Amino acid sequence: MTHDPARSRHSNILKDLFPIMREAGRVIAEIYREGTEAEIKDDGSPVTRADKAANAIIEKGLAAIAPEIRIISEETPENHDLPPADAFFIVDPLDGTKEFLRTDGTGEFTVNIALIEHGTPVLGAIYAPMLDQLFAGVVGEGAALSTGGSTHVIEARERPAGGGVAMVSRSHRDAQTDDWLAQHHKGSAATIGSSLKFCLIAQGKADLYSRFSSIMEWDTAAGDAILRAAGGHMMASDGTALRYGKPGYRNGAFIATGASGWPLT
Ligand SMILES: Nc1ncnc2c1ncn2[C@@H]1O[C@H](COP(=O)(O)O)[C@@H](OP(=O)(O)O)[C@H]1O
Ligand SMILES: [Mg+2]
Repeated sequence: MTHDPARSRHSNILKDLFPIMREAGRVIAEIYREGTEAEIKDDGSPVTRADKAANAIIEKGLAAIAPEIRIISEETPENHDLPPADAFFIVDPLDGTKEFLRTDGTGEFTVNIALIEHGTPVLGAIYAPMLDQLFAGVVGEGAALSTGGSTHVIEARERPAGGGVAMVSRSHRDAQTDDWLAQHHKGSAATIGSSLKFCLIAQGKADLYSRFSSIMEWDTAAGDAILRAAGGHMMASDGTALRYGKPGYRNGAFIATGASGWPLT
């Protein structure tokens, strides 16, 4: 691990993630341009050789920078029955596989890595290779976006008059989420695939992402860390903090918001 004394331990770990994320994204982008087929996993979701290639790069990279920290990855199912450790990396090597398989080129898929400590994401990084966007955050220290060769700080915004923008899944929209939004959200809705929904709120471009359908901890952990690092909020549907290391690493419903938090008024 890097030891820059001017940075916190979490910030040093985060910095070490960037080359791993970029290499995984480079390989994903290469396979995206070539085109590939999907296999269907036991849970019914698609997986491609890009998910697997990115997973191999990330697991090797993390083992090199922090061999003592366990890795829980979507694409390493033999680890999904392991009990949660006090600290673990949680990885989705290719989030938004359905968007990856679309041929209309939205590019709405991401590489996701977060570090969980004592049930809470403390740092996270999300890389969208086709959009040239690398988001990163350390909770309590701040969040940033690197794009076009430069890096700038990002911050979640207060909810605007009129309710602002709610983010919804492109591929997994469900009636319960739509009903909840109809009751609680007065503004507009926008659709995007993958963990980019969290990034839009963290950048102050959207205000709410609530989800009641199944979603896994590796889908939310990096976005959770970046969003909270940017001044936003993430909670279970009862208003308590969303905890990580649950059985099977499966999430319940959650509500993510910008700086205004919850309850939505
Ligand atoms: N029935 C289900 N059970 C668990 N997770 C599901 C699911 N349907 C979708 N997901 C999760 O939702 C993610 C996609 O989110 P979105 O719809 O916001 O783009 C998927 O990520 P992957 O593409 O990494 O598999 C997958 O993990
Ligand atoms: Mg995913």
